[in-house]
Amino acid sequence: MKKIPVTVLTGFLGSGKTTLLNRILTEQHGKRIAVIENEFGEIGIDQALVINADEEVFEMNNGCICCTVRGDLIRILGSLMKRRDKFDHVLVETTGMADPGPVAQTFFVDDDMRDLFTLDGIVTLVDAKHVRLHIEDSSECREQIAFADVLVLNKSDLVSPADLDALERRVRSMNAMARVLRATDADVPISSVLDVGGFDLDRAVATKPTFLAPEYPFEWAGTFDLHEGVYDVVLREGPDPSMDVVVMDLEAGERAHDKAVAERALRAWAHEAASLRAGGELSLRAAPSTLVLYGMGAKHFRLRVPKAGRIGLYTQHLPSEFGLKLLCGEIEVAAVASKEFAAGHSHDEEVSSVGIHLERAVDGDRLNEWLSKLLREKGTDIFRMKGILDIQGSDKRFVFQGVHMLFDGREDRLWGTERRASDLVFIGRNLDREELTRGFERCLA
Ligand SMILES: Nc1nc2c(ncn2[C@@H]2O[C@H](COP(=O)(O)OP(=O)(O)OP(=O)(O)O)[C@@H](O)[C@H]2O)c(=O)[nH]1
Repeated sequence: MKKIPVTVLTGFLGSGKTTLLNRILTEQHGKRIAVIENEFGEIGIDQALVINADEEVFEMNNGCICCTVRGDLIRILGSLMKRRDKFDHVLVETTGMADPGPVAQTFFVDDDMRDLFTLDGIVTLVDAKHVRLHIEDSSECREQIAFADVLVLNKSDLVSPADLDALERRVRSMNAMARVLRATDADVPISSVLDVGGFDLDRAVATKPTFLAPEYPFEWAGTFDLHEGVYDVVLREGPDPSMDVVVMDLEAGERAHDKAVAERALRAWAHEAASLRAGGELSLRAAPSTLVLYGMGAKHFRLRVPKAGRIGLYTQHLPSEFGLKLLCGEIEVAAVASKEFAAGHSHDEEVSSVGIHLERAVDGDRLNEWLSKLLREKGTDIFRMKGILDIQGSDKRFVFQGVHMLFDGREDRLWGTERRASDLVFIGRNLDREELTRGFERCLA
């Protein structure tokens, strides 16, 4: 069967990915496109901003954007394959905060994915006006540019031609191979971004030698040979007050850290975690358990092994950080094999999101005043704002968008039977949730 081409759309927060996506979805190009959205922010707003595409948009889990992205993506692509006859191209819009590496990696590292899909290209939107604010201090922003097959210098209406030329020289120095296009409102020919003819893996590996080193959401995998019976998993609060683990059955001869087995664990990790308090029973299942470790002292969890055999234990952090032990009665059971997986990336801990959901209408004037003041004072730290608002006195949804100091809003479709509410998401540095919530609440009508 012919492999399905996948286009990955990346670009820093607010660079114009959704604008391009909407253009692609509304233009007549004869392709049926399945869209996967990976958004950063606590309230899913992006999906609501994608037009005419209710049925085709799949949303990935929120949360950690780099560690879990591959597992989530495999899960969604797997379910898409059940509707194989409904589409002929897949578009993945990554969050503006994401390094596109792990997304691209999915189509090379995982055997099933490699057989079914082919990465057609990485298209990176560059916000010509704001990119200079991020290029130095965001490695994600630089990697998005470095891995691109097509670079779209968007928002060219907001900068002078000389600035645009300088930007083009800058991005070319970071990526000499990509095709560079200039655009306003992402108005590039669709043929220049879809079916571009193949992501260049050799170049990606040359740019980043660890490109194909799989990233996992767990830092450690241990293999244990166990008898039938009940074991005791003991650990205490480490650097985090909880830790996710997956315990899986293995076949004889398999080791938890073998690539094919670790990929199985990665898929298990993409399922919803069940929270488990001390004293609870850990089961062998293809989903993570969140061990709750708040408070002083060691916490015990039971592990029931129904049949003698081999198991794999995967831990989100290193067991040594949590004093983790597996006990059979009083005796500690040693792993027959184990491996640490170093995270190939670091997290930009400083950037976070605050989502506010109010089931009330807001006063347009008061909102405008508050946001203007907020941006005057905090505009460099607030990278992105998005909202869908219920404005008093209007029957239509009001869509609000902000990128740094620039913001605009417009009326959207009628609310109709949809439940009216006001949702606002901020993404940025040093965000004060309480203050933002109080400010928003003061705008209620
Ligand atoms: N002036 C100007 N505004 C643009 C252009 N392209 C997009 N915008 C606006 O910039 C804002 C952000 O655009 P989006 O397409 O939502 O950006 P995005 O990359 O999807 O944003 P995130 O998903 O939050 O990272 C919106 O208000 C757009 O209307 C452009 O070329 N010129």
